[in-house]
Amino acid sequence: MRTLISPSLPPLFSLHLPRPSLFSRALRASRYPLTASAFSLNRLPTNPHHSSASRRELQTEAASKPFSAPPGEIHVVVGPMFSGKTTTLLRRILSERESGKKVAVIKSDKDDRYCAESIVTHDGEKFPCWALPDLSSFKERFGFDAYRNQLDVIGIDEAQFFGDLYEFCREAADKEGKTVIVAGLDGDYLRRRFGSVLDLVPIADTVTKLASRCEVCGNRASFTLRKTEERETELIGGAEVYMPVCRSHYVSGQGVLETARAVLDASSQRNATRDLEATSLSPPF
Ligand SMILES: Nc1ncnc2c1ncn2[C@@H]1O[C@H](COP(=O)(O)OP(=O)(O)O)[C@@H](O)[C@H]1O
Ligand SMILES: Cc1cn([C@H]2C[C@H](O)[C@@H](COP(=O)(O)O)O2)c(=O)[nH]c1=O
Ligand SMILES: [Zn+2]
Repeated sequence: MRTLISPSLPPLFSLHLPRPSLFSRALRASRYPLTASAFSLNRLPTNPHHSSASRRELQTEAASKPFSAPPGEIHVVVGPMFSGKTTTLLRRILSERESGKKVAVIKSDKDDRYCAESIVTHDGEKFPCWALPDLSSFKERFGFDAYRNQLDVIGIDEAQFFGDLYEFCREAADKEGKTVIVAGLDGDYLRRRFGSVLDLVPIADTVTKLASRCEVCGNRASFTLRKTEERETELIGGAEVYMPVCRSHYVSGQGVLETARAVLDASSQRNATRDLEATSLSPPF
């Protein structure tokens, strides 16, 4: 296969370093785009073929180009429930704020377990946040101007509940120069990918998977077991519904729970059939 962008390989044992390709030189030049303050007429290369009028034209054109924001960052923190995702998000947000950055935290309004206006860890630590149905409404709620000019770092908790997570994070980091710190479940109670958290991996700068302690044996827990009969993917709850477990207790626990759910399903099916039969047999008065 022919590679289109890297410099061609130097001959074997050659001491010559490969010259950077035209592509990589162009890329390097565009990494730190010109801004008004960095740009001045004196820095324009003097081309003897340009008259002073055409140099002025060039200057005006370059100065009127839209500024590109500096590149942002995306950091993703995943893991099962009770693994410290919210705690980690909170620590990073506080440390960014201490270093002078302007921060804001968003969580899904679906999760109203503890407090609507704060993210709250399972240990009770709190930080004020925006509880929103989707991420696309954030800029308007925060104020377009304030978002553009005053905000450096955005924390997103319970990221699995946001359908527009990928688009929001990509735009914020690639185009708007924001640092986005995302905390969420990578997998649901059946260990299936949850929402679009995993879609962020290819566009993330760092990805951290945390672990909790297995509630049964105390070993490292990477999965979340649902203790109740419900089967829907989204089911808000805490320790009364979920527990962190290691692999072997996930497998054995899930087996038992699936059997219990099947038994419950069969019995409710039997009850429903009996009720239906009783209704159709009973006289219509
Ligand atoms: N089974 C559990 N039930 C309740 N709290 C737990 C349990 N296991 C751990 N915790 C506590 O939860 C803390 C992590 O909370 P948090 O950061 O909110 O986790 P996450 O956001 O990953 O769910 C741990 O430091 C621990 O003290
Ligand atoms: C496993 C699993 C979890 N949820 C819900 C339960 C909680 O409300 C949140 C996770 O909160 P945490 O900060 O990670 O503790 O997600 C769900 O809806 N479906 C699931 O399968
Ligand atoms: Zn275990």
